[in-house]
Amino acid sequence: MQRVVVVTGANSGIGLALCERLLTEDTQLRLCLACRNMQRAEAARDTLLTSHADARVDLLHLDVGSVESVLAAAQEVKARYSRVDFLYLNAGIMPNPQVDVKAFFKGLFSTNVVNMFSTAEGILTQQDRVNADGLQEVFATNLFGHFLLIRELEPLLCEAGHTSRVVWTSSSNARRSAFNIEDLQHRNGTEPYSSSKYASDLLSLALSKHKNSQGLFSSVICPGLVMTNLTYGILPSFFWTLIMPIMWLIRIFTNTFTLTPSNGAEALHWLFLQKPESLDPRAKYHSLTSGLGANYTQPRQMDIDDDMSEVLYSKLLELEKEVRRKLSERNADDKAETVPQ
Ligand SMILES: NC(=O)C1=CN([C@@H]2O[C@H](COP(=O)(O)OP(=O)(O)OC[C@H]3O[C@@H](n4cnc5c(N)ncnc54)[C@H](OP(=O)(O)O)[C@@H]3O)[C@@H](O)[C@H]2O)C=CC1
Ligand SMILES: CC(C)=CCC[C@@H](C)[C@H]1CC[C@H]2C3=C(CC[C@]12C)[C@@]1(C)CCC(=O)C[C@@H]1CC3
Repeated sequence: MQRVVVVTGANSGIGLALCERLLTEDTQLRLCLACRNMQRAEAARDTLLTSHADARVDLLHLDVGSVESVLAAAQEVKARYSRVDFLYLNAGIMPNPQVDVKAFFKGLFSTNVVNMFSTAEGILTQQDRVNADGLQEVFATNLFGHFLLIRELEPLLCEAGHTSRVVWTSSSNARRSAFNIEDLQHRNGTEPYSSSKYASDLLSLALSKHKNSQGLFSSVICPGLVMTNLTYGILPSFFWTLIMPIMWLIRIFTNTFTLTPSNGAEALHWLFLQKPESLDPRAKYHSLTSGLGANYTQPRQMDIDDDMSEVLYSKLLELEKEVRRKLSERNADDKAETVPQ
């Protein structure tokens, strides 16, 4: 049977590499690249069609950081497909990243060095901003837009007699201490990325609890450290060129330096092949690469608790209501303005 797979942020990095791998796995796939930039989306489709000439690759305009765009994209998905088998929630941003050089060198000579290189704990901050919907941009893009997309696609994801999957691209940078349930959007902190990724871990567990009975299964992955536009944006390009040999050297000692997008997509691909009932909703599935370059997937228990995950879920439902109310008020105002007096 032809499976329908939707991938957000599919035009570059891990998302594009996943598409490539999925098309190699299943030639019958109906793959939908959900991207905010249609020019880049078309370039990605051309790349995919070069190696898979007969593949069915659709494009969908989706800016996951805009409520209006998510609602319009979901309508389009419902018009095009009768169900969605896999929804990969992969789009993500890390705006204005800053590496704390002093903390980095301190960490380099401490016992925490391995943890620092695999999670960036204590050395990475970002500067966030408020978007046009009045939401914090990182929260809106990495978490809330995806939540809204799931909510809108529930009729296609929760079909009787059929299982569907959502898969979140989380991160080893997801940390409980960066997340505050009283400040979901991370308005008052300097680690919005870490907070949004931790929130996706919590949300995935809540989705599993609430939706498994309706055939929807949610999982979380960590791609490791991958060289993509997102990582290249963290340091000046000459610095990356300079340290690249060191990165490949470090890879011999740590399996989390997956480095290439294709390696990073390992766990996303692996999940595609698993029976959903066999998966652990409390585990994060890590893409890992051995020193000799062999890829594998390993589940690791997440540092999450049920109560917090439930509270987050109900807060997101509340926020969804508020956002929808604001949007319909805005639309009503716009209509009133265009009616001739
Ligand atoms: N690289 C790494 O080491 C790690 C990455 N991750 C996660 O992996 C995911 C993929 O990132 P990666 O491949 O590394 O980086 P890329 O920057 O290459 O990919 C990010 C993708 O998300 C898209 N995107 C960003 N904002 C939006 C938006 N508002 N609406 C729709 N699409 C959007 C980008 O589109 P556009 O081209 O238009 O910007 C791009 O296609 C992210 O969620 C990231 O947090 C997690 C852990 C480690
Ligand atoms: C010598 C050398 C390798 C220096 C690089 C230091 C840092 C720039 C990296 C150390 C750990 C890295 C890391 C990420 C970005 C780059 C580092 C901070 C991520 C935060 C990228 C995005 C993620 O989601 C997780 C990564 C964890 C590790």
